Order: sequence, then C-alpha cells, then structure tokens
Amino acid sequence: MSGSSTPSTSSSPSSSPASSPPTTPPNLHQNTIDPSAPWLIQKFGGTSVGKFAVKIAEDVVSNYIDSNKVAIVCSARSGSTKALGTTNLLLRAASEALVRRKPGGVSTPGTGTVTPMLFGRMKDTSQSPPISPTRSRSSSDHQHQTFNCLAPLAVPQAGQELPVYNVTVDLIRQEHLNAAGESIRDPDIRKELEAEIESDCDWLRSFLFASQDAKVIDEISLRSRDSIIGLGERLACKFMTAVLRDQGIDAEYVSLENIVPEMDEDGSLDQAFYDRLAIAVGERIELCGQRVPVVTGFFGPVPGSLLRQVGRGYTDLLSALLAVGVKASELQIWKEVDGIFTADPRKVATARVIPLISPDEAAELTYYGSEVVHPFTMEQVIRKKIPIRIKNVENPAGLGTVIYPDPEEEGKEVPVARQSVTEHDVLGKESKRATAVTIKERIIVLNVNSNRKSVSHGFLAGIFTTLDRFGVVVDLISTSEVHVSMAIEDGLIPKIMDRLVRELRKSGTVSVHQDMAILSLVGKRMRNMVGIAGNMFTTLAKGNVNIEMISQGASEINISCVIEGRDAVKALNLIHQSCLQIPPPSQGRIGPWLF
Ligand SMILES: Nc1ncnc2c1ncn2[C@@H]1O[C@H](COP(=O)(O)OP(=O)(O)O)[C@@H](O)[C@H]1O
Ligand SMILES: N[C@@H](CC(=O)OP(=O)(O)O)C(=O)O
Repeated sequence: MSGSSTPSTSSSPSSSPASSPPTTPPNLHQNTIDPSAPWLIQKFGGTSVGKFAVKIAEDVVSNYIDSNKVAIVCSARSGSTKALGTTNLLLRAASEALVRRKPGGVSTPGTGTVTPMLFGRMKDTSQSPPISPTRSRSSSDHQHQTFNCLAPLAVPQAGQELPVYNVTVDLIRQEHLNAAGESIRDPDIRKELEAEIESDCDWLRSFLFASQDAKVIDEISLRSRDSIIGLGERLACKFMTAVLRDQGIDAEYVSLENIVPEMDEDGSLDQAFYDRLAIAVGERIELCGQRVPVVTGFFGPVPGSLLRQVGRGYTDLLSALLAVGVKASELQIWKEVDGIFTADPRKVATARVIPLISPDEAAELTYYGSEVVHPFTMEQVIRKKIPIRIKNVENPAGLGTVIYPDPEEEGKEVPVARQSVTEHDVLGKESKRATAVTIKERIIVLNVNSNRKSVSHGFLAGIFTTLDRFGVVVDLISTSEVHVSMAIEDGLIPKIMDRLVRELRKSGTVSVHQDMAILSLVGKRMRNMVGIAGNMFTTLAKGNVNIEMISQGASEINISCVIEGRDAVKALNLIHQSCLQIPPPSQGRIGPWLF
C-alpha cells in the first residue's frame, strides 16, 4: 500500500513510517500545525467507530487538527452493541477453533468444504501479528511459538472440510467490507481497504487453523487469543485511516502489535512496564510527523495476557499511555453518552451529566457497574496531571465530563494541563450531595459459616486461598469471626462453580444466592456527610427493597449493598431520587420572603 495515494495500512515492518515515510497526496489536507502545539489524544470506542466513522472525521477530528496535534486511538468496530462487536466475534471464532474437525469430512452446520479460491490470497506471513522469536516466553506460550513463527502458516487443503469458525470469520469480513462500501467514496481508497480486509481475514483463518492444530487440552494459548483479538483493532484502524483520508485528512495507520517485544519487557505488567510502554508509544507516534496517527488500541500480546491482566476495554488504557507518552494536554474519550451521568441514563430518566468528577470516583463507578472508562485509565494520566474528558460523538459541542482531581481538595497548584478544564467544569461540581449511584448486576452471594475446626484466621485464610486458586475476584465482603459473605460476579461456568462450592464446604456450610445486584452510592463528599447511609437504607426499606448484605467503610467514598437483581432498577431510581436529585428552586430554598 505504501507509495500509493492511499494510507499505508500494512502491518509489515517495511511499511512503517520509520523506514519509508508515505508522501502526502495533493488532494489531502496538508496538516501544517505548529510542531510545538499541544498533543490531543482522542479515543473512539467500538460502537462509535462502527456507527459514526464519517461523522468522527467530519465533525470531530477536523475541528481539532488546526489547533492541536491530534492522534486518534480506535477500538474494534461494533455494529449496534459491544456484545455483537468484532472483538466478541473474534473470541467466538477462537473458541470455535477448539471444535475438533471430524475425520472423513462430513459437513455439519456451519462447516463446508474448502475451495482453492477462498484461501487463494494467502497473506505474506511477515504480516501476521509479529511476535519476536527472540522474546522470552512462559512455558504456556510454547504452543504458540510452534506455529507463529516466520514459516508459512498452515491452511486447509482443497477438498478438506472447512472448520466451524469459517462462518464467523466470514461475518467479520462481510461487516468490514460493507462498512468500507458505505463510508468510502474514493474508489482507489476503498479498493485498497478491501484488499487489506481480505488479506487480514485470510491471516485470521490461517492463524485459527494453526491454533486448532497446536491446541493443547481444549485451550488456545492466552497469547494466541490476544493475537486473535488484536485483529479487531487492526481492521478498525485501517478502516478509520481510510475514512479520514477519504474525507481529506492526512492520516497514518499505526499498529502497536510489535511495541511490547521492542520494549525488551521483563515479564510483569507493573508501573515500570507501563512507563516504558508510554515512552515507546509516544516515540512511535512522533514519527508520523504532520499526519494524524490512527493507533490500534490493542498493544500486543502482553506478558500474562492482555485479556487476563487488563481485560476488555484495554483501548482506554492504551490511549492513556499514549497521552502520557506525548505529554498531551488532554485525553478525550468519545462515546455515545454525553459524559458520566449521576446514574445510568438508560435506566434513570432524570440522571444528569456530571461536569467534573475525581479519578477515584470515576474508578469506583467503573468497578461497580458504570463501565464508562476502563478503571486502569485514570491512574496513568492523572499521575501526569493530564485531564480526561468524556464526550459524545453524537453531540460534539457538549462539554462532557472531565475526570480530574478537585484542586480545592488537593490543595495543590493548578497544573498547566488543567487550563483545558473550563470554568464550567469547576463550577459544575455540586457540594453536599453524593456524586452518582450505580448498579452492578449478575452477582452471586456466597455465604460460608465456619465448621469451627480452626480458629478464625485459619477460616478466612482457607477461603481466600480457595478463591485465589479459582481466580475469583470478590467485589464485596462482610465478615464476622465465624461467618463470611462475599459478592462475586456471576462469570464462572457452572461446572467450575460447583467445584468452588465443594472446596469452600471444607471450611463450613455454604449457601449460594444467585441473581443478585450490588447497589453503590459514590461520592467523595460523602466522607463528611452525616446521615447519608441512613438516608440510603431508609429509602430502600420504604421502597420494600430487601438488603442482603451491607458494606460501608472499606472505601470512604462508596456505600454499597447487595439486593435482589429484580429490584435493581427500582432501587437505582429510588436512591437517585432521594440522594442525588436536585430539588426544584421552590423547594429547599429559604426566602425571599414577601411581607
Ligand atoms: N453513570 C453512567 N454514566 C454514563 N453512562 C453510563 C453510566 N452507567 C452506565 N452507563 C452506560 O455505559 C454505556 C457507555 O457508553 P457507550 O458509548 O455505549 O460505550 P462504548 O464506548 O463502550 O461502546 C452507555 O450505554 C450507558 O448507558
Ligand atoms: N475491542 C476491545 C477493546 C475496547 O477497548 O473496546 P471499547 O473501547 O469498545 O470498550 C473490547 O471489546 O473490549
């Protein structure tokens, strides 16, 4: 692709701007931004890239490129919801690769027979997600190494039965081809993008085929799964680069799937790793010169697995690291909501946008169900004093929500980056009220009553060791010497859940309550407010909402309780009304009096 009038979207090392900087064709907007202008990082979520790609180019990016150096980060495209998005389809394809191919080639639904044409366009293997062969690997990664090397990847032969994942790969391919057809006017740009989509989907089929052969005891290696999901961001960024260039904005595709091996990492995802990654990503982006870098939010198969260590929503974290790496003035996270609301606006009609929220509050909200920003994002940028602004792609003029420490509370000097936090943001903070209420559904409560065969510290130690072995994260806990109640996410497959309960029974009698929800009231000002917990629980009692478990005090800015899942939306609205609603001007004000 490089050298043509369309974007360089190949992931092969030879196409990186470091080795062969593409030239800007005359029809593209020549970005002539002052090199000393501040960097602005704009991150677009999967549904935004899926639904509003042209609008992003026309109404968002174009509004900022004359006064800022803009870099954009994209997630894998989603059609209508994240659940139906490319990342989920890729994960589905990865698990379908575990379905054993039947010898003899009897076709089952979702399978077919390979035609030579379908795999006829085998991609150059140098373009497969490059894992440095010199990189140190854990033993669990060994199986991956056996097929993801520079040797050609295996593919089914003509006449051989097609694997089940083929239908899923075709769906991904077709959705991207449709998006290219609908969003890109220039036939050359579109054709080139279509060729990239075909080539990437061929790579995926080959990779899955090889994974299928290399799998060990029904499991695709974590590293391979990371590589597979990375394709979602590659496709999204190639698509977005093409859309920007089609709209006349000079953009450059930047793949980060090589960035971790290049960093010579030592194997753990600690702060030192993130610091090195931020520098590496920043340096890579500076190479784009005047072009708008379109950066994959996927940053490579990281030590211990991206999905396991960081989890879904990892592109928020990458955008934060990029903001740190280039010392950006602001990180903008663009979504389809106007910002962080006082409650989920889909569930509470009277919820309103919070103009300014502290990083702790934002993190607490994301941990407890309002997943607006990945919880790891805040720490990275705030330690470098870069504000995060949540904005709505459908309402670019809106001010959004700024996540930044309250300068009054911090007692610190206002940092330079804070100049981008407007007076509106600061004035918008509301005193003497909680900040937001959130609900986390699909919760299970596990109660364990000690069998009194050990003293209490042994009892708790036994329980935590068991939870650790099963990789279970406890959201809320309440204990006495002989009793412990724990709220956990309902994410375990039933077979594993049964095993966990059997293990816990060694410590005492166990009861399991399913279909529960955690209701959390969050706010940094609650620290000094007397009676807020009383108000919360009285409101729930009056609304006939039964409380299964209470947790207050572990975090000073959060009061949480567990309720029945079926009461979740009712409770959310009751608490919003009693603890967060702003009284109309006629109520709660004294005077003016007319005598
Ligand atoms: N307190 C909250 N404020 C804003 N959105 C919230 C809140 N709690 C839950 N949500 C939900 O989070 C979602 C985040 O926005 P969206 O742009 O759809 O996500 P994504 O970028 O991941 O596709 C919205 O659907 C919204 O209903
Ligand atoms: N595509 C990934 C990463 C991501 O960050 O997505 P989003 O920005 O749409 O939440 C996921 O689905 O998890």
